[in-house]
Parts: sequence; C-alpha cells; structure tokens
Amino acid sequence: MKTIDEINWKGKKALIRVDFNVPLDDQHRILDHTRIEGAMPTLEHILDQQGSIILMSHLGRPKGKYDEDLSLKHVVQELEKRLNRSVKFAPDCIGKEAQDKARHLKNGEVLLLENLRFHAGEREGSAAFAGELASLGDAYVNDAFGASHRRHASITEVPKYFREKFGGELLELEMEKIDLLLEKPKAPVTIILGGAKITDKIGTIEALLDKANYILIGGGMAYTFIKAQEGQIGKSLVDENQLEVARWLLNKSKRSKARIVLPVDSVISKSAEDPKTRVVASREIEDDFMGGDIGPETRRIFTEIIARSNTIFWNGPLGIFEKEHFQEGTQTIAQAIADATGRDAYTLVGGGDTTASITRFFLQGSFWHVSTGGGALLEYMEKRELPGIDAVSVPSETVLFS
Ligand SMILES: Nc1ncnc2c1ncn2[C@@H]1O[C@H](COP(=O)(O)OP(=O)(O)OP(=O)(O)O)[C@@H](O)[C@H]1O
Ligand SMILES: O=C(O)[C@H](O)COP(=O)(O)O
Ligand SMILES: [Mg+2]
Repeated sequence: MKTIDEINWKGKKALIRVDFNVPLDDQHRILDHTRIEGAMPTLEHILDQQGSIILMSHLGRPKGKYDEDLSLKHVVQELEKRLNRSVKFAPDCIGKEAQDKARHLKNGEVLLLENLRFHAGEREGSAAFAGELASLGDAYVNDAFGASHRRHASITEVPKYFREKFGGELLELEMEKIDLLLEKPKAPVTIILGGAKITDKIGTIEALLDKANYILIGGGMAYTFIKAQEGQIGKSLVDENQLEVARWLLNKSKRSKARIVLPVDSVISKSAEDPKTRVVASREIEDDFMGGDIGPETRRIFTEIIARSNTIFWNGPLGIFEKEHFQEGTQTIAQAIADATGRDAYTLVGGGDTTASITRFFLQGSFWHVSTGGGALLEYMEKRELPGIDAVSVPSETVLFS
C-alpha cells in the first residue's frame, strides 16, 4: 500500500474517503468524535503541505435518497473547530455544485461532500457514480478504515480512476495495531460480540473459532443463537435467515478451540423505550417482551472470563446502552475490559456504537487500542485484508485521471 508521505501535496486536490459515520443524538449532536479525530493526522498532513481536500463519507444507512437526519452538514462545525479553518459543504456529492466547489478550491481549503449514500450508486458500486466522484480530485486517499470492508463505489471503484492513490494515516495505524496483536496474541484470547448487525458479522465467527479460546455473545446478536437452540426469545432482535448458520456454528464450536458462551439471563421490557424492566432467563422471554441487555448472572460469567484473559477483542454493545435502563451490561463489560488493560492484557475494542458507549461511560483511554472499525475490524481479523486496502494497493488497469 502506498502511503500519503510518498508525494508532495502542494497544489494537489486530495479526494479522501473518510468514515464520518458517527453516532448523532436527536438534536444532531455528535455523541462520539473518535472517527473524526482519527482522520485528523491525514488531513493535517495534506493541509500542512498546502494541498486542498475534498472529503467524502457515508452516514448511517439511508435508502438512496436524502434524509435530513443523516446529512453530513451536522459534522461541518466540528470539522471547522478541529481544523481551525472554514469548511465548505456541497449539498449533493455529485453534480454541478460539487464540481464548481471542487474546481475553485484553493490550496489549504477543505470541501465536505454530502452523504454518499443519498445516491444508490454508492452501495451498488456504480462505475458511473464513481467516475463523477473521481472527477473532483487529483489524487485519491482511503482513510476510512471502518468502511473498508464495503465494496462500495467510493471504496473500491473511485480508486480505479487514479494513478495516485494512497492509504491514509488512520488506515496505516489500524493495520499496524491489529497486525501486531494477531501475530502474537497472548492466550487466553477472548472475543466479545454484540450489537445489531447480525447478518454482517455472524459469518466472521467461523474463522474466530480456531483463533480464540472464548467467544462471548451478547447484545442483539445473542438472540439469533438462543432461538437457534429452541429458546423462547419473545420480540427480541433476531435474524431469521441466520438461524441455520447460528445452529451450524454452535455445532462446529463443539469441535473447535473456542467455546461459545451465550447469555443465561436478560433484562427485558416491552420495548426499547419502556423502562419497566425485569430480569428473566434468556431462553424464557415471553411473547410481548424483548431482551434489551444481558442480565446480572451473564455479566458475572462474562466478567470472570475477561478477568482470566490476556487478549481481548470487543465489538458490539451488550445491550441497548443508549437507554439508561439497558446500559448496565455494556458498562460492566466495558469496565471489565478496561480493568484488564490495567493489568497489561491486550485490549482491542472497536465499532461506531461500541466506541460511543466507551465515551458515555468515560472510559476513553482505558484500552490498548480503540479501532474505528466494527465490521471492518472483524473482517480484517478474519482475512488480514479488506477490499478498501486492496483498492489502494493494486495499480489501476485503466487510469482515467492521473
Ligand atoms: N439486545 C439488543 N436488541 C436490539 N439492539 C441492540 C441490542 N443490544 C445492542 N443493540 C444495539 O446495537 C447497536 C450497535 O450495533 P453495531 O453492530 O452497529 O455495533 P458497532 O459497534 O457500531 O459496530 P459497527 O461499527 O460495525 O457498526 C446499538 O445501537 C445498540 O442499541
Ligand atoms: O459503522 C460502521 O461500521 C461503518 O461506518 C460501516 O457502516 P455500514 O455497516 O453501514 O456499512
Ligand atoms: Mg454501528
């Protein structure tokens, strides 16, 4: 992979894919800045050399059309503060206005494009859409580690148009840290998975079965496994299409190095918003109820395993931590991992919402490494490569812009 210190950026327009998919509250305030902070070294490097910058990112999962709540205009102010200069904004990532603004960009100036996913072409990996984006810059940089597992236009297609394409400093740092840990993990190795992206992440568990000693599953991810074992999960989050995969993984784990540990108890209520909670066995959740957090016995079991582990990976909150009545499981586990860091265990935690939970519990700085990637981190651990890394590593067959 070529890195950004290999050229002089003076007078160049850098088209940079960043991952500004940050959690926002209902007033559109940023709840966690880790991903914006992570991009700063690359941006500062290029601006210091008198280059100019065009930033592109996604935010959330809009359905290919405009959605005010997911507009990247909500991050402009924060960027201006961090970069100590004004940031221009293009209300559509392609089209005439974006082109004009990019063309008139002077050395040291920054332009942020609106959410790429307001166009279906982004997720479809459309070559035409990628071509329009590519025409905005002189050189391409991928610094979006958290999105580099996606074969989306801005990640894998845009770089095909460039001879000059680079991995940014965040991409480099993430790879360096994760590689270091994967090369020499200190046993016992524990992986903690939670969150809501079941379809995306369940597949990575197979590869982890031979790498880890324990795989602790909580959060929304757990109920697909519990249902696969004929448990009653009420209205809890489930991916019906993955039941078979979950069953197969549980079976396979009997012959694997890793032990899969599922929650034994859950904090339930009638909906995520309903604060009237009770603790029940995770396999006996009544029809009208949903599991919103791991229960106290599960927290005890998970904490005890974490306390004996020397390498710990964590992605995905253990409950709906955004709600006070479902936050305790995530807080207890985050604290247990932070305590492990204190006795020199390697602790690698990552993901957009996972990082937001760390911030909420004031545990920033309590881990060996906080990755900006969630799904990307898991896929990199599994394959040691990502489509977005490959895309800035191979020479383009046909280069349309240089
Ligand atoms: N039991 C549960 N039921 C429903 N949702 C849950 C449950 N537990 C956790 N969640 C939700 O999971 C979401 C986060 O999952 P996600 O997989 O996106 O994690 P992440 O750390 O952001 O990783 P990534 O960066 O890959 O998105 C949170 O918004 C949280 O409310
Ligand atoms: O939050 C993430 O993990 C990345 O920004 C990727 O988002 P996605 O899962 O919606 O592609
Ligand atoms: Mg997330």
